Amino acid sequence: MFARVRSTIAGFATRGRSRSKSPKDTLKNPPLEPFVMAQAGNEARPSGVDGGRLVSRTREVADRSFRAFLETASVPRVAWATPDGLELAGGGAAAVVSAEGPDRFDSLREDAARLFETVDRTGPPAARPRVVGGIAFDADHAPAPPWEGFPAAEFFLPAVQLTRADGRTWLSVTEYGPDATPEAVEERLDERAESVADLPMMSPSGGRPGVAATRRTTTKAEWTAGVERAVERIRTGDLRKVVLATALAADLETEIDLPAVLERFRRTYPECYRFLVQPTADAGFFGPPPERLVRMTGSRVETEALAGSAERGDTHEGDADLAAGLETDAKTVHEQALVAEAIADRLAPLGDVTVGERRVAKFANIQHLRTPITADLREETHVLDVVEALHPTPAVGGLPLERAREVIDETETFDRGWYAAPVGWFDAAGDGEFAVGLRSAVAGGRRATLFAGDGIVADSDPDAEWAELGPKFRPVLDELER
Ligand SMILES: C=C(O[C@@H]1C=C(C(=O)O)C=C[C@H]1O)C(=O)O
Repeated sequence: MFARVRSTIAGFATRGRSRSKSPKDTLKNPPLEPFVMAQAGNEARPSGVDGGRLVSRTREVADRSFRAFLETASVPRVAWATPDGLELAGGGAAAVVSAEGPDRFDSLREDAARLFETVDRTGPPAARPRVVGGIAFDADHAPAPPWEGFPAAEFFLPAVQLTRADGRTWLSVTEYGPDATPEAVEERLDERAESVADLPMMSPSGGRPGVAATRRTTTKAEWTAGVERAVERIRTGDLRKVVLATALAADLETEIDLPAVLERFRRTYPECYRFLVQPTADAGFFGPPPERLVRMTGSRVETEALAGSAERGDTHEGDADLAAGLETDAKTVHEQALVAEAIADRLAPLGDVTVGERRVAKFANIQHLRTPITADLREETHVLDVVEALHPTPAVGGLPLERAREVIDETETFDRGWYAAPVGWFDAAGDGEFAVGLRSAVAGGRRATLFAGDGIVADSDPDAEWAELGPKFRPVLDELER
Protein backbone atom coordinates (compact mmCIF):
# COMPACT_ATOMS: atom_id res chain seq x y z
CA MET A 1 0.00 0.00 0.00
CA PHE A 2 1.69 3.15 -1.22
CA ALA A 3 -1.05 5.64 -0.45
CA ARG A 4 0.49 7.07 2.71
CA VAL A 5 3.89 7.74 1.25
CA ARG A 6 3.03 10.15 -1.50
CA SER A 7 -0.21 11.48 -0.20
CA THR A 8 1.01 13.15 2.95
CA ILE A 9 0.93 16.63 1.60
CA ALA A 10 3.64 18.02 3.81
CA GLY A 11 2.85 21.66 3.14
CA PHE A 12 5.65 24.12 2.76
CA ALA A 13 7.26 23.24 6.03
CA THR A 14 9.64 20.81 4.45
CA ARG A 15 11.45 19.49 7.46
CA GLY A 16 15.18 18.96 7.21
CA ARG A 17 15.59 21.19 4.18
CA SER A 18 17.27 24.53 4.29
CA ARG A 19 14.86 27.44 4.10
CA SER A 20 16.41 28.89 1.01
CA LYS A 21 15.73 25.76 -0.97
CA SER A 22 12.25 25.17 0.36
CA PRO A 23 9.46 24.99 -2.18
CA LYS A 24 7.80 27.93 -0.53
CA ASP A 25 10.57 30.28 -1.53
CA THR A 26 10.43 29.07 -5.09
CA LEU A 27 6.71 29.58 -5.20
CA LYS A 28 6.53 32.83 -3.31
CA ASN A 29 6.82 34.81 -6.48
CA PRO A 30 6.17 32.32 -9.26
CA PRO A 31 7.43 33.99 -12.41
CA LEU A 32 4.92 35.12 -14.97
CA GLU A 33 7.37 34.24 -17.71
CA PRO A 34 6.81 31.16 -19.86
CA PHE A 35 7.41 28.14 -17.71
CA VAL A 36 10.96 26.93 -17.47
CA MET A 37 12.24 23.40 -17.00
CA ALA A 38 13.53 24.20 -13.53
CA GLN A 39 9.94 24.79 -12.50
CA ALA A 40 8.95 21.29 -13.46
CA GLY A 41 8.85 18.26 -11.22
CA ASN A 42 8.53 18.06 -7.47
CA GLU A 43 11.49 20.27 -6.68
CA ALA A 44 9.69 23.48 -7.48
CA ARG A 45 6.42 22.78 -5.80
CA PRO A 46 5.17 21.90 -2.36
CA SER A 47 4.56 18.23 -1.96
CA GLY A 48 2.22 17.94 0.94
CA VAL A 49 -0.20 19.26 3.54
CA ASP A 50 0.44 18.65 7.20
CA GLY A 51 -1.11 21.56 8.86
CA GLY A 52 -1.27 25.15 7.86
CA ARG A 53 -3.62 27.83 6.74
CA LEU A 54 -5.07 28.22 3.33
CA VAL A 55 -5.11 31.93 2.54
CA SER A 56 -6.69 33.09 -0.70
CA ARG A 57 -7.32 36.60 -1.95
CA THR A 58 -9.45 37.39 -4.99
CA ARG A 59 -10.23 40.54 -6.91
CA GLU A 60 -12.25 41.23 -9.99
CA VAL A 61 -10.13 42.12 -13.02
CA ALA A 62 -10.75 43.16 -16.60
CA ASP A 63 -11.16 40.05 -18.74
CA ARG A 64 -7.97 38.65 -20.22
CA SER A 65 -7.09 35.88 -22.66
CA PHE A 66 -6.92 32.61 -20.71
CA ARG A 67 -4.56 31.35 -23.36
CA ALA A 68 -2.18 34.25 -22.70
CA PHE A 69 -2.50 33.67 -18.95
CA LEU A 70 -1.70 29.96 -19.28
CA GLU A 71 1.22 30.62 -21.64
CA THR A 72 2.85 32.74 -18.95
CA ALA A 73 1.87 30.57 -15.97
CA SER A 74 4.35 28.23 -14.37
CA VAL A 75 3.74 24.50 -14.12
CA PRO A 76 1.77 22.76 -12.77
CA ARG A 77 -0.83 24.33 -15.03
CA VAL A 78 -4.52 23.46 -15.00
CA ALA A 79 -7.56 24.57 -16.94
CA TRP A 80 -11.19 23.61 -16.55
CA ALA A 81 -14.23 24.81 -18.46
CA THR A 82 -17.81 23.58 -18.39
CA PRO A 83 -20.64 23.74 -20.93
CA ASP A 84 -22.52 26.12 -18.61
CA GLY A 85 -19.77 28.71 -18.74
CA LEU A 86 -17.43 28.36 -15.75
CA GLU A 87 -13.78 28.70 -16.81
CA LEU A 88 -10.74 28.30 -14.58
CA ALA A 89 -7.06 28.57 -15.45
CA GLY A 90 -4.38 28.05 -12.83
CA GLY A 91 -0.60 28.23 -12.63
CA GLY A 92 1.79 27.03 -9.98
CA ALA A 93 0.65 25.09 -6.93
CA ALA A 94 -0.02 26.40 -3.44
CA ALA A 95 -0.48 22.74 -2.48
CA VAL A 96 -0.48 19.34 -4.15
CA VAL A 97 -2.63 16.42 -3.05
CA SER A 98 -1.60 13.10 -4.54
CA ALA A 99 -2.18 9.45 -3.77
CA GLU A 100 -1.43 5.96 -5.06
CA GLY A 101 -2.67 2.45 -4.56
CA PRO A 102 -5.97 0.86 -3.64
CA ASP A 103 -6.66 3.36 -0.83
CA ARG A 104 -6.10 6.39 -3.01
CA PHE A 105 -9.60 7.78 -2.40
CA ASP A 106 -9.30 7.52 1.41
CA SER A 107 -5.93 9.13 1.23
CA LEU A 108 -7.21 11.99 -0.96
CA ARG A 109 -10.17 12.63 1.35
CA GLU A 110 -7.93 12.77 4.41
CA ASP A 111 -5.52 15.16 2.75
CA ALA A 112 -8.37 17.27 1.42
CA ALA A 113 -9.79 17.58 4.94
CA ARG A 114 -6.40 18.77 6.22
CA LEU A 115 -5.84 21.14 3.32
CA PHE A 116 -9.22 22.83 3.72
CA GLU A 117 -9.27 22.80 7.52
CA THR A 118 -8.61 26.53 7.89
CA VAL A 119 -9.62 28.62 4.90
CA ASP A 120 -9.27 32.39 4.94
CA ARG A 121 -10.55 33.76 1.65
CA THR A 122 -12.25 36.65 -0.10
CA GLY A 123 -14.22 36.83 -3.34
CA PRO A 124 -17.36 35.31 -4.81
CA PRO A 125 -18.21 31.58 -4.66
CA ALA A 126 -17.11 31.15 -8.31
CA ALA A 127 -13.53 31.98 -7.33
CA ARG A 128 -13.44 29.93 -4.11
CA PRO A 129 -10.39 27.72 -3.65
CA ARG A 130 -10.72 24.44 -5.54
CA VAL A 131 -8.17 21.74 -6.26
CA VAL A 132 -8.06 20.68 -9.90
CA GLY A 133 -6.67 17.40 -11.17
CA GLY A 134 -7.51 13.82 -11.86
CA ILE A 135 -7.24 10.15 -11.11
CA ALA A 136 -5.75 7.36 -13.19
CA PHE A 137 -8.08 4.72 -14.64
CA ASP A 138 -6.44 2.05 -12.47
CA ALA A 139 -5.51 2.39 -8.79
CA ASP A 140 -2.18 0.63 -9.39
CA HIS A 141 -1.18 3.04 -12.16
CA ALA A 142 2.51 3.96 -12.07
CA PRO A 143 3.86 6.80 -14.21
CA ALA A 144 5.65 5.49 -17.32
CA PRO A 145 5.84 6.92 -20.85
CA PRO A 146 3.73 8.61 -22.11
CA TRP A 147 2.41 9.19 -18.56
CA GLU A 148 5.60 10.41 -16.88
CA GLY A 149 4.62 12.90 -14.20
CA PHE A 150 1.09 11.52 -13.75
CA PRO A 151 0.65 9.56 -10.51
CA ALA A 152 -2.44 7.47 -9.68
CA ALA A 153 -4.19 10.60 -8.38
CA GLU A 154 -3.10 14.22 -8.23
CA PHE A 155 -4.81 17.55 -7.57
CA PHE A 156 -3.37 21.05 -7.53
CA LEU A 157 -4.48 24.06 -5.56
CA PRO A 158 -3.47 26.78 -8.04
CA ALA A 159 -1.13 29.45 -6.66
CA VAL A 160 -2.50 31.95 -9.19
CA GLN A 161 -5.86 31.52 -10.87
CA LEU A 162 -8.14 33.30 -13.31
CA THR A 163 -11.85 32.50 -13.02
CA ARG A 164 -14.49 33.48 -15.55
CA ALA A 165 -18.19 33.10 -14.67
CA ASP A 166 -21.38 35.04 -15.39
CA GLY A 167 -19.51 37.42 -17.69
CA ARG A 168 -17.03 38.48 -14.98
CA THR A 169 -13.39 37.63 -14.39
CA TRP A 170 -11.49 37.28 -11.12
CA LEU A 171 -7.86 36.86 -10.24
CA SER A 172 -6.97 34.83 -7.16
CA VAL A 173 -3.70 34.25 -5.36
CA THR A 174 -3.52 31.41 -2.85
CA GLU A 175 -0.93 30.21 -0.37
CA TYR A 176 -1.00 27.24 1.93
CA GLY A 177 1.30 26.62 4.85
CA PRO A 178 2.02 27.42 8.46
CA ASP A 179 3.36 30.86 7.54
CA ALA A 180 0.71 31.96 5.05
CA THR A 181 -0.55 35.43 5.95
CA PRO A 182 -3.28 37.60 4.42
CA GLU A 183 -0.78 40.48 4.10
CA ALA A 184 1.70 38.46 2.06
CA VAL A 185 -1.04 37.07 -0.15
CA GLU A 186 -2.53 40.56 -0.70
CA GLU A 187 0.89 41.78 -1.73
CA ARG A 188 1.30 38.99 -4.23
CA LEU A 189 -2.18 39.64 -5.55
CA ASP A 190 -1.18 43.28 -6.21
CA GLU A 191 1.86 42.11 -8.15
CA ARG A 192 -0.10 39.52 -10.08
CA ALA A 193 -2.86 41.96 -10.93
CA GLU A 194 -0.26 44.19 -12.57
CA SER A 195 1.19 41.39 -14.71
CA VAL A 196 -2.27 40.12 -15.63
CA ALA A 197 -3.33 43.64 -16.66
CA ASP A 198 -0.50 43.55 -19.21
CA LEU A 199 -1.88 40.41 -20.88
CA PRO A 200 -3.93 40.82 -24.06
CA MET A 201 -7.71 40.56 -23.88
CA MET A 202 -7.73 38.23 -26.83
CA SER A 203 -4.90 36.27 -28.31
CA PRO A 204 -4.98 34.61 -31.70
CA SER A 205 -5.46 30.88 -31.28
CA GLY A 206 -2.14 30.12 -32.96
CA GLY A 207 -1.08 27.48 -35.49
CA ARG A 208 -1.51 23.76 -35.21
CA PRO A 209 1.71 21.76 -34.67
CA GLY A 210 1.27 19.51 -37.71
CA VAL A 211 1.46 15.71 -37.67
CA ALA A 212 4.56 14.07 -39.17
CA ALA A 213 3.53 10.45 -38.50
CA THR A 214 0.97 8.43 -36.55
CA ARG A 215 1.03 4.89 -35.19
CA ARG A 216 -1.88 2.94 -33.78
CA THR A 217 -0.83 0.97 -30.72
CA THR A 218 -3.28 -1.70 -31.76
CA THR A 219 -3.35 -3.12 -35.30
CA LYS A 220 -6.66 -3.79 -37.01
CA ALA A 221 -5.93 -7.54 -36.70
CA GLU A 222 -5.26 -7.25 -32.94
CA TRP A 223 -8.44 -5.20 -32.53
CA THR A 224 -10.51 -7.76 -34.42
CA ALA A 225 -9.13 -10.62 -32.37
CA GLY A 226 -9.74 -8.67 -29.12
CA VAL A 227 -13.32 -7.81 -30.00
CA GLU A 228 -14.01 -11.40 -31.11
CA ARG A 229 -12.66 -12.77 -27.82
CA ALA A 230 -14.76 -10.28 -25.84
CA VAL A 231 -17.90 -11.12 -27.83
CA GLU A 232 -17.22 -14.81 -27.21
CA ARG A 233 -16.97 -14.20 -23.46
CA ILE A 234 -20.17 -12.18 -23.51
CA ARG A 235 -21.98 -14.94 -25.39
CA THR A 236 -20.72 -17.64 -23.05
CA GLY A 237 -22.09 -15.67 -20.17
CA ASP A 238 -19.55 -14.26 -17.69
CA LEU A 239 -19.41 -10.77 -19.20
CA ARG A 240 -22.17 -8.40 -20.34
CA LYS A 241 -20.23 -5.44 -21.73
CA VAL A 242 -16.62 -4.30 -21.98
CA VAL A 243 -15.15 -1.07 -23.32
CA LEU A 244 -12.01 -1.72 -25.35
CA ALA A 245 -9.78 1.19 -26.26
CA THR A 246 -6.84 1.96 -28.51
CA ALA A 247 -4.19 4.66 -28.59
CA LEU A 248 -2.80 6.67 -31.47
CA ALA A 249 0.76 7.96 -31.07
CA ALA A 250 1.57 11.03 -33.14
CA ASP A 251 4.95 12.61 -33.95
CA LEU A 252 4.39 16.33 -34.34
CA GLU A 253 6.14 18.61 -36.82
CA THR A 254 6.54 21.38 -34.25
CA GLU A 255 6.02 21.62 -30.50
CA ILE A 256 2.47 21.51 -29.29
CA ASP A 257 1.11 24.67 -27.65
CA LEU A 258 -1.39 23.33 -25.10
CA PRO A 259 -2.95 26.70 -24.13
CA ALA A 260 -3.56 27.37 -27.85
CA VAL A 261 -5.26 23.99 -28.24
CA LEU A 262 -7.57 24.77 -25.32
CA GLU A 263 -8.38 28.16 -26.75
CA ARG A 264 -9.48 26.49 -29.99
CA PHE A 265 -11.57 23.87 -28.09
CA ARG A 266 -13.35 26.81 -26.50
CA ARG A 267 -14.71 27.69 -29.91
CA THR A 268 -15.08 24.21 -31.43
CA TYR A 269 -16.48 22.32 -28.40
CA PRO A 270 -18.41 24.85 -26.27
CA GLU A 271 -20.97 22.11 -25.45
CA CYS A 272 -18.24 19.89 -23.94
CA TYR A 273 -15.96 20.14 -20.93
CA ARG A 274 -12.48 21.40 -21.79
CA PHE A 275 -9.61 20.56 -19.49
CA LEU A 276 -5.85 20.57 -19.11
CA VAL A 277 -3.85 18.99 -16.31
CA GLN A 278 -0.16 19.61 -16.79
CA PRO A 279 1.91 18.45 -13.81
CA THR A 280 5.28 19.19 -15.44
CA ALA A 281 6.70 21.10 -18.40
CA ASP A 282 7.07 17.77 -20.22
CA ALA A 283 3.47 16.76 -20.78
CA GLY A 284 -0.16 17.67 -20.23
CA PHE A 285 -3.38 15.67 -20.36
CA PHE A 286 -6.19 17.51 -22.12
CA GLY A 287 -9.31 17.20 -24.22
CA PRO A 288 -12.92 18.23 -24.78
CA PRO A 289 -14.90 15.32 -23.23
CA PRO A 290 -18.68 15.30 -23.67
CA GLU A 291 -19.35 13.12 -20.63
CA ARG A 292 -20.06 14.25 -17.08
CA LEU A 293 -19.10 11.80 -14.36
CA VAL A 294 -20.59 13.84 -11.54
CA ARG A 295 -21.56 17.32 -10.47
CA MET A 296 -22.20 17.60 -6.77
CA THR A 297 -23.66 20.65 -5.04
CA GLY A 298 -24.57 20.06 -1.40
CA SER A 299 -26.67 16.91 -1.26
CA ARG A 300 -27.53 16.94 -4.96
CA VAL A 301 -25.70 14.71 -7.45
CA GLU A 302 -26.09 15.04 -11.21
CA THR A 303 -24.65 12.44 -13.52
CA GLU A 304 -25.53 10.75 -16.79
CA ALA A 305 -25.31 7.57 -18.79
CA LEU A 306 -23.68 8.46 -22.10
CA ALA A 307 -23.04 5.64 -24.57
CA GLY A 308 -23.71 4.52 -28.11
CA SER A 309 -22.29 6.58 -30.94
CA ALA A 310 -23.22 7.81 -34.40
CA GLU A 311 -21.57 10.39 -36.62
CA ARG A 312 -23.22 13.71 -37.39
CA GLY A 313 -24.99 14.01 -40.75
CA ASP A 314 -24.07 16.58 -43.39
CA THR A 315 -27.69 17.68 -43.79
CA HIS A 316 -30.43 18.23 -41.24
CA GLU A 317 -32.26 15.15 -42.51
CA GLY A 318 -29.17 12.99 -42.67
CA ASP A 319 -28.34 13.99 -39.10
CA ALA A 320 -31.87 13.21 -37.90
CA ASP A 321 -31.70 9.80 -39.62
CA LEU A 322 -28.47 8.98 -37.81
CA ALA A 323 -30.03 10.05 -34.50
CA ALA A 324 -33.13 7.95 -35.17
CA GLY A 325 -30.82 5.03 -35.97
CA LEU A 326 -29.20 5.39 -32.56
CA GLU A 327 -32.56 5.44 -30.79
CA THR A 328 -33.93 2.40 -32.55
CA ASP A 329 -30.84 0.20 -32.83
CA ALA A 330 -31.38 -2.62 -30.33
CA LYS A 331 -27.67 -3.17 -29.71
CA THR A 332 -27.01 0.51 -28.98
CA VAL A 333 -30.08 0.88 -26.79
CA HIS A 334 -29.07 -2.21 -24.80
CA GLU A 335 -25.47 -1.02 -24.45
CA GLN A 336 -26.60 2.37 -23.12
CA ALA A 337 -29.30 0.89 -20.87
CA LEU A 338 -26.67 -1.25 -19.13
CA VAL A 339 -24.78 1.95 -18.30
CA ALA A 340 -27.85 3.77 -16.94
CA GLU A 341 -28.85 0.77 -14.83
CA ALA A 342 -25.39 0.33 -13.34
CA ILE A 343 -25.05 4.03 -12.47
CA ALA A 344 -28.44 4.04 -10.75
CA ASP A 345 -27.49 0.87 -8.83
CA ARG A 346 -24.20 2.33 -7.66
CA LEU A 347 -25.83 5.57 -6.48
CA ALA A 348 -28.72 3.82 -4.71
CA PRO A 349 -26.79 3.16 -1.46
CA LEU A 350 -25.94 6.88 -1.26
CA GLY A 351 -29.32 8.48 -1.87
CA ASP A 352 -32.64 8.64 -3.70
CA VAL A 353 -32.02 8.20 -7.40
CA THR A 354 -34.07 9.59 -10.28
CA VAL A 355 -33.43 8.31 -13.80
CA GLY A 356 -34.50 10.85 -16.44
CA GLU A 357 -35.57 10.41 -20.02
CA ARG A 358 -33.14 9.11 -22.63
CA ARG A 359 -32.35 11.56 -25.44
CA VAL A 360 -29.84 11.93 -28.24
CA ALA A 361 -27.05 14.31 -27.24
CA LYS A 362 -25.38 16.02 -30.21
CA PHE A 363 -21.78 17.21 -30.21
CA ALA A 364 -19.67 18.81 -32.93
CA ASN A 365 -18.71 15.58 -34.69
CA ILE A 366 -20.59 12.81 -32.90
CA GLN A 367 -23.92 11.99 -31.23
CA HIS A 368 -24.61 9.69 -28.29
CA LEU A 369 -27.53 8.37 -26.28
CA ARG A 370 -27.75 10.18 -22.96
CA THR A 371 -29.88 9.56 -19.87
CA PRO A 372 -29.63 12.17 -17.10
CA ILE A 373 -29.48 10.64 -13.61
CA THR A 374 -29.76 12.57 -10.35
CA ALA A 375 -29.55 11.59 -6.70
CA ASP A 376 -30.44 13.32 -3.45
CA LEU A 377 -27.91 12.14 -0.92
CA ARG A 378 -29.04 10.99 2.50
CA GLU A 379 -25.86 11.70 4.41
CA GLU A 380 -23.02 14.14 4.19
CA THR A 381 -20.92 12.87 1.30
CA HIS A 382 -17.75 14.10 -0.37
CA VAL A 383 -17.78 14.30 -4.17
CA LEU A 384 -14.80 11.89 -4.07
CA ASP A 385 -17.13 9.28 -2.48
CA VAL A 386 -19.39 9.60 -5.48
CA VAL A 387 -16.45 9.48 -7.90
CA GLU A 388 -15.21 6.33 -6.15
CA ALA A 389 -18.68 4.75 -6.36
CA LEU A 390 -19.07 5.52 -10.05
CA HIS A 391 -15.62 5.08 -11.59
CA PRO A 392 -15.31 3.33 -13.93
CA THR A 393 -18.90 3.36 -15.16
CA PRO A 394 -19.77 0.74 -17.79
CA ALA A 395 -19.51 3.60 -20.35
CA VAL A 396 -15.73 3.22 -20.07
CA GLY A 397 -15.19 -0.04 -18.09
CA GLY A 398 -17.80 -2.74 -18.41
CA LEU A 399 -20.08 -5.14 -16.61
CA PRO A 400 -19.52 -6.91 -14.33
CA LEU A 401 -16.64 -4.60 -13.54
CA GLU A 402 -14.14 -7.21 -12.37
CA ARG A 403 -14.65 -9.39 -15.48
CA ALA A 404 -14.40 -6.31 -17.69
CA ARG A 405 -11.15 -5.24 -16.02
CA GLU A 406 -9.64 -8.67 -16.71
CA VAL A 407 -10.62 -8.46 -20.36
CA ILE A 408 -9.24 -4.91 -20.66
CA ASP A 409 -5.95 -6.00 -19.05
CA GLU A 410 -5.64 -9.05 -21.29
CA THR A 411 -6.58 -7.21 -24.46
CA GLU A 412 -5.30 -3.64 -24.46
CA THR A 413 -1.75 -3.08 -25.65
CA PHE A 414 -1.22 0.38 -24.13
CA ASP A 415 -1.44 2.12 -20.75
CA ARG A 416 -4.76 3.93 -20.21
CA GLY A 417 -3.12 6.21 -17.64
CA TRP A 418 -5.60 9.02 -16.98
CA TYR A 419 -7.66 8.33 -20.12
CA ALA A 420 -11.34 7.44 -19.47
CA ALA A 421 -10.85 8.37 -15.81
CA PRO A 422 -12.21 11.17 -13.58
CA VAL A 423 -10.83 14.65 -14.21
CA GLY A 424 -12.15 17.74 -12.45
CA TRP A 425 -12.14 19.59 -9.13
CA PHE A 426 -13.37 19.57 -5.54
CA ASP A 427 -13.59 22.26 -2.87
CA ALA A 428 -13.58 22.79 0.89
CA ALA A 429 -17.26 21.81 1.19
CA GLY A 430 -16.67 18.50 -0.60
CA ASP A 431 -18.59 19.71 -3.64
CA GLY A 432 -17.08 19.24 -7.06
CA GLU A 433 -17.48 18.38 -10.70
CA PHE A 434 -15.78 15.66 -12.74
CA ALA A 435 -15.83 14.80 -16.42
CA VAL A 436 -14.76 11.46 -17.85
CA GLY A 437 -11.36 12.01 -19.51
CA LEU A 438 -12.44 11.03 -23.04
CA ARG A 439 -11.62 12.51 -26.48
CA SER A 440 -8.32 13.18 -24.82
CA ALA A 441 -4.58 12.98 -25.26
CA VAL A 442 -1.37 13.28 -23.28
CA ALA A 443 1.10 15.46 -25.12
CA GLY A 444 4.22 17.55 -24.77
CA GLY A 445 6.97 18.77 -27.08
CA ARG A 446 6.65 16.93 -30.36
CA ARG A 447 4.78 13.90 -29.06
CA ALA A 448 1.11 13.22 -28.51
CA THR A 449 -0.78 10.06 -27.58
CA LEU A 450 -4.51 10.07 -28.27
CA PHE A 451 -7.10 7.63 -26.94
CA ALA A 452 -10.44 6.26 -28.11
CA GLY A 453 -12.58 3.31 -27.09
CA ASP A 454 -15.86 1.56 -27.81
CA GLY A 455 -18.38 -0.42 -25.85
CA ILE A 456 -18.49 -4.08 -26.92
CA VAL A 457 -21.67 -6.13 -26.39
CA ALA A 458 -22.91 -9.53 -27.61
CA ASP A 459 -23.61 -8.49 -31.20
CA SER A 460 -20.69 -6.10 -31.75
CA ASP A 461 -18.96 -6.29 -35.10
CA PRO A 462 -15.17 -5.67 -35.04
CA ASP A 463 -15.19 -3.66 -38.29
CA ALA A 464 -18.05 -1.39 -37.22
CA GLU A 465 -16.43 -0.86 -33.80
CA TRP A 466 -13.09 -0.03 -35.45
CA ALA A 467 -14.83 2.57 -37.63
CA GLU A 468 -16.41 4.09 -34.49
CA LEU A 469 -12.98 4.89 -33.06
CA GLY A 470 -12.19 7.39 -35.84
CA PRO A 471 -14.62 10.14 -34.76
CA LYS A 472 -13.47 9.75 -31.15
CA PHE A 473 -9.86 10.57 -32.11
CA ARG A 474 -11.04 13.55 -34.19
CA PRO A 475 -11.46 16.29 -31.57
CA VAL A 476 -7.77 16.16 -30.63
CA LEU A 477 -6.43 15.08 -34.04
CA ASP A 478 -8.10 18.10 -35.69
CA GLU A 479 -6.11 20.33 -33.34
CA LEU A 480 -2.82 18.66 -34.24
CA GLU A 481 -3.15 18.42 -38.02
CA ARG A 482 -2.44 21.45 -40.12
C1 LIG B 1 -14.77 5.22 -24.66
C2 LIG B 1 -15.16 6.34 -25.27
O1 LIG B 1 -16.44 6.80 -25.26
C3 LIG B 1 -17.44 6.14 -24.52
C4 LIG B 1 -18.01 5.02 -25.28
C5 LIG B 1 -19.08 5.21 -26.14
C6 LIG B 1 -19.56 4.09 -27.01
O2 LIG B 1 -19.19 2.95 -26.78
O3 LIG B 1 -20.30 4.35 -27.97
C7 LIG B 1 -19.74 6.44 -26.17
C8 LIG B 1 -19.44 7.42 -25.29
C9 LIG B 1 -18.49 7.19 -24.19
O4 LIG B 1 -19.16 6.76 -23.07
C10 LIG B 1 -14.17 7.23 -25.92
O5 LIG B 1 -14.55 8.30 -26.38
O6 LIG B 1 -12.99 6.87 -25.98
